[in-house]
Amino acid sequence: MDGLRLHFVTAAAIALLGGVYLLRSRMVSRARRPPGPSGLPLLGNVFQVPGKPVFLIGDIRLAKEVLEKRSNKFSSRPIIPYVRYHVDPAQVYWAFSKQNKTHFVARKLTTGLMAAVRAGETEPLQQFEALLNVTHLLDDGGENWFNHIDRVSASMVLSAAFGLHCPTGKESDLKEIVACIAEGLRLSNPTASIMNILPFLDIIPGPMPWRIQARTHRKREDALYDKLITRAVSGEASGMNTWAAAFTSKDKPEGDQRRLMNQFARREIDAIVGEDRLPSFKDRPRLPFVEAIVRETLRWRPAVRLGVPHQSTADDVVEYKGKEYFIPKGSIIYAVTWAIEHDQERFEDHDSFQPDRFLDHTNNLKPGYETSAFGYGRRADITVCPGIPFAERTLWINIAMMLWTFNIRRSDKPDPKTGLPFKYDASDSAFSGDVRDGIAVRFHF
Ligand code: HEM
Repeated sequence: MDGLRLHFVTAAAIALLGGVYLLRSRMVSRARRPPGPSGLPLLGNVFQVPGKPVFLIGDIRLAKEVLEKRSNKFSSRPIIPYVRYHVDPAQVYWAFSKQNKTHFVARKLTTGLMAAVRAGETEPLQQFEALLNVTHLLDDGGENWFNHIDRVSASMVLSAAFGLHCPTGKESDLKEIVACIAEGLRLSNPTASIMNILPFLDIIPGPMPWRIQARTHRKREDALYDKLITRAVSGEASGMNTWAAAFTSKDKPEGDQRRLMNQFARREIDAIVGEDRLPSFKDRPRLPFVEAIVRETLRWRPAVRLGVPHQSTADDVVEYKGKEYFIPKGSIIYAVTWAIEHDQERFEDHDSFQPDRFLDHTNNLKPGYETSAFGYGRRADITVCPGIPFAERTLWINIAMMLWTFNIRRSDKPDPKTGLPFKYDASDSAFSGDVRDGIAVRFHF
């Protein structure tokens, strides 16, 4: 009974302390509140980012003005206390850290890698992986397409970075990496821990649950990366060149397996690539429709929908539609990719997948392409997403290879959920890996 009472007393004390803390942070933030929705009663905007004004940008011009032209003031990252002090005290998650020494070194290393990517050194490896992907899709009739796409994207990055090729998707290292990334992302979410809301609780000593959770994750992640780096450095794992050799000896899929997604892409690939060979990066400049599909994919369902938060390091005033807005130092700024890429003033029928919106009347790419899919600005003086050269090559070769091989269309089997013919599904469930008993898109040969 005494124990129970003690729990109540502790809980009440924590609640009281918490109340005082929240009230304090609301009073501090009210002095310079930016325009925006009012907060929740009592808690204010505490569940967003305690005490910091948050700006959401949904207009490409404004995003460029603030995050690119003024990137010297708007390129820091907000601190998530639980990540900074528990999950990642050494700041190895440099993409989410401020521009410190680790960030600088990591960016330098990545820039070096990307120079090799730009020079085409990873292309054979990427082409080999894309070919393996279509053979997996062919093998099971596309039944597990979500897993195959997952595999190919992970294996491409891991082969290039650590020489860790994952041909089946069932490799234990791959599973461990995916699980670690998922756990890292879960713990990096601002709502993942009470530490982000009531950081004063950290004065409680001992093995508190948030400490145990963070330490367990750190140990697991450190062990994993030690192993990957040791393998890569020892040469135990095969590097890019081995995959280049493997690719050149790989059999081609049979010509009659080759079908194409739609009239435009088929005609284009037919004319340029033909039936006797696979598409390769050399074809890229002559396949504008495939390029348009890459662009429309990045626009229609951007991978990072909300964008990655930036933090300002100085006060500034921004003008938008004739009004001036004060952005105090320390503000959190999101350029919301989804809103920007679905801006109805820029994209007619914005939720339809229409690659030809990027083509002119002669079916060539329109000039002046801009995307927010990779974020904005510069960190350590380099374009913020350093992975762009690798990412856009990965997308291109996979799309080209799948278009060359398959005829992608709506299934003529009934939808297992409704028993009716498949309908175009614009919702995200069409892309969910959780759909088990039937998939909305099937491949036909
Ligand atoms: C389609 C694939 C990809 C998409 C959509 C994407 C998107 C993004 C976005 C939106 C950001 C945040 C930009 C900002 O702060 O405004 C970012 C940053 C970053 N990306 Fe990518 N990315 C992709 C692929 C890659 C790849 C393959 C790499 C591997 C090298 C990579 C490495 C990074 C890193 C390290 C950062 C943080 C850089 C920093 O904060 O200094 N990305 N990416």
